[in-house]
Amino acid sequence: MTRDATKGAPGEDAVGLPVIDVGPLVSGIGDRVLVAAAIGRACREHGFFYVVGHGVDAGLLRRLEQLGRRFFALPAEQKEAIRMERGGRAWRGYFGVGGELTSGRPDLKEGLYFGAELPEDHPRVRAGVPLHGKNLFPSAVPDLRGAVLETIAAMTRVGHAIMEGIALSLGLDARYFAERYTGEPLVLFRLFNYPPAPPSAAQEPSWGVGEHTDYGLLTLLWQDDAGGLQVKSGTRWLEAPPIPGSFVCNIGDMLDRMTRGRYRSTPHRVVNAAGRDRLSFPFFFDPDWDAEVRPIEAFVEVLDDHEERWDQASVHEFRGTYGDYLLGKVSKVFPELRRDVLP
Ligand SMILES: O=C(O)CCC(=O)C(=O)O
Ligand SMILES: [Fe+2]
Repeated sequence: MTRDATKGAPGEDAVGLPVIDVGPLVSGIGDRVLVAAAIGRACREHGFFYVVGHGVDAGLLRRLEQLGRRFFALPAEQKEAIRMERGGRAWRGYFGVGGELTSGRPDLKEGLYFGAELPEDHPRVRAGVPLHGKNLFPSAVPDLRGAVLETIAAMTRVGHAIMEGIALSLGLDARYFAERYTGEPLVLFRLFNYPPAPPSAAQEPSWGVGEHTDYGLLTLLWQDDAGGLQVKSGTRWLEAPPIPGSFVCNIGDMLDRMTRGRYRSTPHRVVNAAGRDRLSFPFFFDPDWDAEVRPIEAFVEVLDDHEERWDQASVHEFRGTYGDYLLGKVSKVFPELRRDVLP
């Protein structure tokens, strides 16, 4: 069922993040209770694990990698033709290196943002709900559209399946999250390209992404073979090296909130020390925009860690919908978009 990805950060003991075969959750064949127990253990111990047996076609991911590389290799003006400012409230499109400030400082990465492809006459688009709308696709790489939309659909299925495992691992009905929060999940998908980090004279490396936690329920991340993702487990930073055919899965702030701190959203960061570009594709599986995310009834005591958190913010104190929570975060990481995105 599980094996260890044994590789600690340099100079540390080899400490493994578990590798979990989620096949039984995805296909319905096999023992999903055992898988759920492995997921539960991983969530309690690390908040991070690798996922295999996810059923997302390897050929599709290879194609997406090639198309992604082709996009990022385009001349700047062709990438800028679909820059994020053009995506308006839908919050889609391209931003260049330094355009996103994940932990208050510019990240050493460029990215292309996607989400569910919604037509102009969709009620939420007509109502001007932020983060809902059409994607911006590059005309110079026409096949990217199909590959991205196919990947979003496939990863959405995996997201639902893992959330069933998480529900079972918490002693809840498998449909607990689907019935309350993810009937219509908010899904966001990004292609990132990290240029090589310059050798740093100072002690602080040039972060591809600074330390942060993710905002929603689950993140599934495809990464190429460059490495550089680091995960905080307790007080230690562990490497999460690439494992071919896997996604890295981590839990976000909303699951932390629902479990009152039992499943922590684990801080992570990226430094690309490979000396060449690093490509990664994170997929965010989040609650419906209008959902008010509440603690699970069975958990009474709050295990609050906000004083140790990277942003000193408490995920437990927030009041409002997931959309409100997300907008608060987005406006910090893309300050120049605030005017377009905030209602
Ligand atoms: O690119 C990566 O490996 C991680 C990206 C990430 O943490 C994020 O986008 O939230
Ligand atoms: Fe992240």
